[in-house]
Amino acid sequence: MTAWTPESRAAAVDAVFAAAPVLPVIAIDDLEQAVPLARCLVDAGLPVLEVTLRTAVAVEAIRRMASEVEGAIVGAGTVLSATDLANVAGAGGRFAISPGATEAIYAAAAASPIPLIPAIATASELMRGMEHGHRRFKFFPAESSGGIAALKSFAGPFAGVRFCPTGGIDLVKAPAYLALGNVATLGGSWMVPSDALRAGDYARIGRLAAEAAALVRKD
Ligand SMILES: O=C(O)C(=O)C[C@H](O)[C@H](O)COP(=O)(O)O
Repeated sequence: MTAWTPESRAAAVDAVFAAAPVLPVIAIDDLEQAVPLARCLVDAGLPVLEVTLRTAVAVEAIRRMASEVEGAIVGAGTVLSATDLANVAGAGGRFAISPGATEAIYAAAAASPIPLIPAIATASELMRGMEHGHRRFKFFPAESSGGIAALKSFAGPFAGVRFCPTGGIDLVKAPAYLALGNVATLGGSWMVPSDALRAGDYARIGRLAAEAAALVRKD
């Protein structure tokens, strides 16, 4: 593959972010639920899926969702290392999201065929990411790192940077985030409650996902 430029990487991430106003953050324990859960979310209008690498079956869940669920744009969350990033790409994941960023993960991202969306919480972390050629970031943990006010402050010095805020956001808080010009999409786990997933209650998950899919962002 050709090397990423800031523009090509931002364009690759924007293509993912443009597909939905909200990315469900998924933690899946039962591999058999991977495909029905992904179908439920896609059918409800949330095609971009962030499967966190927090469970033993996560990489295999990504593989199944990516190959079996039409319309799903499957990626990974909780990507902590170069190995994680390689595993996600190998499983057919289309993007990877890390909850922070290190020199090692930036180096791995430069050589990865899929775009990494690193997380930042401060201006200095953001500047370091920009030095590595990134223009799209997760803002994590959003609510406890200054939330809306912090993102408004970033808009002045960091014009051209866009964010996926995640962490502590729910259906009530989401519209104020999506109204910001530098917010491209946002992440949250609220539409896949762990008790609903354990019970296989896809009707409830589908209702929560449809509410989230109806959120509107500013373009
Ligand atoms: O695992 C990761 O990579 C993370 O960065 C954490 C997740 O993004 C948050 O756990 C989702 O936040 P909530 O919507 O507050 O549950």
